[in-house]
Amino acid sequence: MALKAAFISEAPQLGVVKFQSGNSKVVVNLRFEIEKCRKWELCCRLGGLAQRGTTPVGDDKKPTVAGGAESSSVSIDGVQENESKGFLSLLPKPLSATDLSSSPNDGSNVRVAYQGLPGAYSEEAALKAYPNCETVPCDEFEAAFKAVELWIVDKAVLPIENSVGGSIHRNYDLLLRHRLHIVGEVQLQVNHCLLGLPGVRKEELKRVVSHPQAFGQCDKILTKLDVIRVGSPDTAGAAKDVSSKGVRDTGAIASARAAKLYGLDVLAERIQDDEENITRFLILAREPIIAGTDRLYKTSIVFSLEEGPGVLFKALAVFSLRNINLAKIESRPLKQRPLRIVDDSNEGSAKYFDYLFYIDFEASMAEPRAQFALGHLQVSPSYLMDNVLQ
Ligand SMILES: O=C(O)C(=O)C[C@]1(C(=O)O)C=C[C@@H](O)C=C1
Repeated sequence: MALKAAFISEAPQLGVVKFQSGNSKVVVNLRFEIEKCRKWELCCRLGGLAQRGTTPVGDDKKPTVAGGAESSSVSIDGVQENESKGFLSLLPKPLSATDLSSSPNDGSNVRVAYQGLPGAYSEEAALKAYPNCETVPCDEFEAAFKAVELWIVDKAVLPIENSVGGSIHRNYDLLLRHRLHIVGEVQLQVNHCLLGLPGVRKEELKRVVSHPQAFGQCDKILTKLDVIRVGSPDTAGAAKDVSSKGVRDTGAIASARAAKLYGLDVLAERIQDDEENITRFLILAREPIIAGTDRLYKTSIVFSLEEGPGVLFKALAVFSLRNINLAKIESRPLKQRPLRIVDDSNEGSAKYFDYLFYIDFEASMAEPRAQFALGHLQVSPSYLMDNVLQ
């Protein structure tokens, strides 16, 4: 079988309405080697969950207290529970479906890494996903990945695409270099402000510092002001710079929160070209969460294709044949083999890039149609799925 490995993650799907209302969702994901038998691996994971103790529901399946032979007969509700409260409090708490679910909680006791300084939009996204979490700033995206891998933090929240600027390719590439799982996503309305030192007017600005994505999102006002754009690793860092350097003709594009944190004036609000300026962030974790059929899920895969007419069309057909909607398609050059010489003699002028295709589809891996779709993708003779995890 040509398929060697793939990166797969699943997430409860966020409907458009939920995105707009700003709900963040926790998602399920899976990452596994497909080389031998993907279905076996899936069964194993799902079976494992049941064994670890999802709370059975229904009258005939009352949860039991773990930890001892007698305790297994103790019901957690009703008279028996009241009578034996003292005894129960000494026993380990039984696992419940809530304990096992990766649904976003309020984030207490959760440490979340993000790229940038306090006041960055990424920090806002982390707080939207986990309102009471401890946010941990990182100087670059890769540091946030490593912070999760090294158990310094529990999660990372990283931007993956913006409604104006498009995909954040660096994070697509990093997803393959690191063994983290996508466990959720959060969408953030990004309202940019033009900031300056106290008392400065926007017409006095000659330079504006910000993140390149922010420049792309605020092109109109910057062109109108005719200022020099100076790049910065994140918007909050730009605000901090302006504040610490104290140069009156230099402003920053950043959040209103960054203005407060770094003592700057807001010279103009909502300066983005497109009023609906939304950035989608991925929530990454060390462990996947298990896909179910309890709600809508999104699954992410990445693969490469052998070159040939219609191969991508055929690959995508495995989803449309099963009425599975695709939420996002992204392609990235496959860097190990960036050029392909078509002509054996090496004289041919045609050279092709090989690509990795990232696809988000709206189905759960617990659904047979998703399993069949990936099975179909896997056995199709026209595909070469490279070992993208290496
Ligand atoms: O610079 C920040 O504040 C960030 O959080 C980064 C970032 C990005 O990389 O897209 C996030 C949201 C906005 O789209 C602009 C910048």
